[in-house]
Amino acid sequence: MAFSKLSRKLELPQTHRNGTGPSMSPNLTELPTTILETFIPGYSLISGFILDVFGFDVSILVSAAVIIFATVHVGTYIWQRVYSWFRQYLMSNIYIDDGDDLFDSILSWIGEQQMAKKSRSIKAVTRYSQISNEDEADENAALDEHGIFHYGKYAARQPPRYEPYFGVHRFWHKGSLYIFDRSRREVQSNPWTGRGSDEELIKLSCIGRSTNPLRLLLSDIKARSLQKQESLTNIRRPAPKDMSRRSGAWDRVSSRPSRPMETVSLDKEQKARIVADINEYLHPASPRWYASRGIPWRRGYLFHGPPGTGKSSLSFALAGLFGLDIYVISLLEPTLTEGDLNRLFSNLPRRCIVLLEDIDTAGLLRDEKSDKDEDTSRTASDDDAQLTAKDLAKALKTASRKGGKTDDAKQGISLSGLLNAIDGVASHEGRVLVMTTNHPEKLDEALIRPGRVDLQVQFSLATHEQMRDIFVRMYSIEFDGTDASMRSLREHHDQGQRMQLKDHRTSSNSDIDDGLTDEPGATTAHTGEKTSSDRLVNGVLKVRPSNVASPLSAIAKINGVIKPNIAVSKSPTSPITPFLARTETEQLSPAQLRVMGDAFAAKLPEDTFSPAEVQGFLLIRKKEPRRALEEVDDWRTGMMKAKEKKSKVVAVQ
Ligand SMILES: Nc1ncnc2c1ncn2[C@@H]1O[C@H](COP(=O)(O)OP(=O)(O)OP(=O)(O)O)[C@@H](O)[C@H]1O
Repeated sequence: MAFSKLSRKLELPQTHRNGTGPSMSPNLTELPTTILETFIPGYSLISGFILDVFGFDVSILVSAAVIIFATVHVGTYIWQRVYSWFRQYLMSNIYIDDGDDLFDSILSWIGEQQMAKKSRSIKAVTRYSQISNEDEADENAALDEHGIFHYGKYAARQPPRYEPYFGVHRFWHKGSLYIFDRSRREVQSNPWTGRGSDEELIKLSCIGRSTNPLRLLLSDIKARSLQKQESLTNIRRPAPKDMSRRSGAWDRVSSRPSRPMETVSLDKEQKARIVADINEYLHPASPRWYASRGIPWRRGYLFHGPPGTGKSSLSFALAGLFGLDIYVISLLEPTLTEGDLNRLFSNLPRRCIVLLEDIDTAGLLRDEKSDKDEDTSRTASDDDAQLTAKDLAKALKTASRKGGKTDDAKQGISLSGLLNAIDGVASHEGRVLVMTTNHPEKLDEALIRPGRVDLQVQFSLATHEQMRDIFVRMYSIEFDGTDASMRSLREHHDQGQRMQLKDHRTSSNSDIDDGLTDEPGATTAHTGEKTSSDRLVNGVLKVRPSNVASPLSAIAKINGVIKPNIAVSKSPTSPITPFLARTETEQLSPAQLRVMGDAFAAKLPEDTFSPAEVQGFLLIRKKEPRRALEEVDDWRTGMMKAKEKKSKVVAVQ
């Protein structure tokens, strides 16, 4: 044995078996007593005692254990040194932090790989408030004996989502080995709030001194993620400042199925005009065209009209059509400073839609300084931007409400601050700015002068054609539950969950209604005849569809042809049973729906109700077109009375 030979050559002293003195060891499996003593104090006494009492020599066992222990430790140390050297000099890394969209895409992609499926250490994520796997749960299993839908039960059936846990995971992709390392680090706490927060980081590594394989992998992941998102519109809002991230960052707060343009009921020609205008602006050749003529490459739109006429809906539909993300800023956000606003505008991507909603209610005041500022300096204002006396008083009031923090005194957006953000030198080129308002007459003319607002689009109360369209779309079963965009949303639920789990200070302002949530489905494209009432006056686009004839007589043809299909609740004895009967949408052909839609529209006066009001009426009867047709007269009378009295509460719904 090699150890024995070595031992003899070295003439190591014999283990002290009986505690009387050193002697030569017959082989190396027995380490000298002095060495064992350093590992196990009092070893000679213990081993002597065991030998005397049990007649058993433990030196061989103890020596073997010590040798194994030492070998493992030395081996581990050498391996770590070699591996760290290898990683440092022979591997390439790419880091992705959790503020980047790629972070979610990678997690989602990795979660689908064999490595994550086989891994014995994965993270399970579940939130009942998320839509996530709703479709995988059996709808009927969540109904109780009275037919009441119990969301708790329903959500409990949804499987959790799994993703790789913190630590190192290895996987193969297209023949190459990659290392995925997910870690978390605590970031410095905010000096004002005293709160710290965690940030996550992904490190992707590959063997070799070039990052090319990693870049290719990330391109693959990004392409796949974009493909999934094709029919989704990302909505972003300013990232919370107290997350120790610099102000001016944007967070993706949700991804929603893109709203098809057909579902926004406006005159086709006018819609086409807006679409063509944005399309021309977004064209890759446009930046050069603008630059060569010295015109800033920016485009602004003002959507104005009464509430609920489709201003936000059109903005979202345009974002979906052009595959743009939508960046929503609320100027009413109390902690938003002019410096933040500038940084937010300068952090926009090359092409996107910025939505400034209800610009008139933002309480912007035209300060004396803004007149001078507007024409002279276009320098990027920062936190020290000048405030008017009124603004300052307002800001101080806010500050005193919040405990008098000095920083708050600088908050609040003045008109000059907003103008600087919109078209100051720091402002980004390439964005589409959409401002919406119910009161265009209240706006300062500086805000809507050409260059800042290039096209004004007026939205009016519902016309007959709009009401007919809304009716047809409401009862069209063509897209019930099979909308491709909904499918895509489900596929993408993982990312949605992650985004919504993020603590978002601005979520309190997420009152934005993109008209997607209550949308029953996409409508069939209708033949949009040219309307006589559309006009473009002084750059103001008047959106007003033409009237439609009302073939009331045609209803007789379809009356009684199709019977509604009622699904009866399981317990006929329950007192609430009659109210719980689930109605299936009547199966009406597109032609029948159109005729009914025309009849419905003919019962309502034009320019009186907003599309949102009409939609609200239909939603209460969302599967009963015949009932809607029967009850619309009463509703109209009730609504007209309420409008006459300027009452906000209506008797008939
Ligand atoms: N022209 C329209 N076509 C289709 N749906 C519409 C239209 N106008 C309004 N709606 C519906 O009414 C609801 C509210 O619409 P939206 O938020 O776009 O109105 P708005 O003009 O932006 O209102 P506000 O001025 O109050 O913000 C949405 O659910 C939307 O689907």
